Amino acid sequence: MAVAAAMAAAAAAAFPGYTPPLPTTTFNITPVTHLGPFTLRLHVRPRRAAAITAAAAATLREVCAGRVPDHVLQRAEEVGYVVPTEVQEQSLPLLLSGQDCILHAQTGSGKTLAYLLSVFSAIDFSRSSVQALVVVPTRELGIQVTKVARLLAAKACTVMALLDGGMLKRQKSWVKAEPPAIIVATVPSLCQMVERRAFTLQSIRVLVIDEVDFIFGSSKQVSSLRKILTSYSAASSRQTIFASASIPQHNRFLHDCIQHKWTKGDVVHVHVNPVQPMPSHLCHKYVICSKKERLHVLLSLLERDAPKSAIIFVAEQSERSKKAGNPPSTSAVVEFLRNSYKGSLDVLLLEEDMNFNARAASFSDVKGRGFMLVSTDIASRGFDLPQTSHIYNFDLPKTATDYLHRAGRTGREPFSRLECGVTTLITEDEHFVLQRFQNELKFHCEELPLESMFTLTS
Ligand SMILES: Nc1ncnc2c1ncn2[C@@H]1O[C@H](COP(=O)(O)OP(=O)(O)OP(=O)(O)O)[C@@H](O)[C@H]1O
Repeated sequence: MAVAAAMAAAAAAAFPGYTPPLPTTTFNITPVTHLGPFTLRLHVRPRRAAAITAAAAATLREVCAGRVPDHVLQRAEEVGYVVPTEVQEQSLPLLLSGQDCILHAQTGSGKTLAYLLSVFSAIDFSRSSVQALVVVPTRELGIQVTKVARLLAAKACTVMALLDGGMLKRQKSWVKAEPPAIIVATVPSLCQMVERRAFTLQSIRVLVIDEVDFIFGSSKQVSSLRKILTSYSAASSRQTIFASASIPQHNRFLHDCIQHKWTKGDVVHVHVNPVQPMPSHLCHKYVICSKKERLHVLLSLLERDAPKSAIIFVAEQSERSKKAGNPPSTSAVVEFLRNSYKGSLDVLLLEEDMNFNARAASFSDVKGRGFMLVSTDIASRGFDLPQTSHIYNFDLPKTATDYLHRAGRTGREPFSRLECGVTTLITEDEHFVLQRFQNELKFHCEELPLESMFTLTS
């Protein structure tokens, strides 16, 4: 052992950059067969630690060589995608071989690029037909995925976004005149188009369902999703990819995929970091205060944190409150901040009831400059605004999964370990719920005493 270590040290000194192989462990196994017992010798070499793998890792170009067209890889490099993230490194060899996959990895880990590279490897750029379909739960995520797909395609093929009911009439004639190779769509828009026979899904080679647990969890969308998976096209004739940071009961889901023929029988579950669902560089805090104190505590937090950009999550308005004619809580928070917050960030609003144009405008406003976005949970899935340094849960999320996705809107620069903050405002009665989330998601949340808030504002 000492001799091997000395030889490795000598080799490292003689050849800078040389990394000696990790030591091999040998196990002797003695199975008993009908021929009698014999000894099997197993040599096991451990994987290097993640940091070392990343440093010595192949580039994205090397991982995709021969599978993804060169012009797409060239664009990826120009955009800044040079080294694969962990989920890309693990999933791309499978995805690019055409394997059906469930991509299950932390928020901000780079699942979008992984499945888009698979899409670009499968489509025939010279054919004029719909060949790939990416289904998303919200328009905002759709806008974002379309943007990345168009950046990579760089006019070599058409990418169409079907996200808004109001646009569908015009888009129907565009699809017929010149079928796009890739369509990014929300479930209702896609079903409307297919039911109006604007196009069929028979020719698709790749079907991606992003945020799959969210779409399956929506009673309004689930039956349409089942049709997309089984009636409009067949699993045997396409590659099917599901992606999410949270797939509750994933073994059951894997079983359902095969049983219901949503995928082929050899679908693979790529689960990165299974023991740690929450990204480790997020710093979680909470403040216990009454509902009346909440706005002032929020203001105080914004003054002490001075975020680069922030998202403030507010609960969706209940049907009862809507019927009573009350304004939504999001509006009250926006109004308060516009009157009281003295910092430099723009205060913006995003919620379900806004029309498509207002939502799209609000979404594009936040791109590229400092913002403070007040939103319901529609901003919690897939939203990628890497400059977001802080998340505030003005209202406690309903479930641990919602907490995970809200928190995951920060800390979205894959190779940065910069600490980002997630702060939750709770009443005394809600404390046990937050503790349950911590147990389920395995993270630690530190209390900020209320007194420290008021010392700062007074
Ligand atoms: N190889 C890469 N190199 C550099 N940046 C990358 C790479 N892959 C992805 N990114 C960036 O990482 C960020 C997060 O990626 P992405 O939106 O795909 O995450 P995700 O896994 O889909 O997260 P979520 O589950 O929250 O939707 C994006 O800003 C993206 O541009």
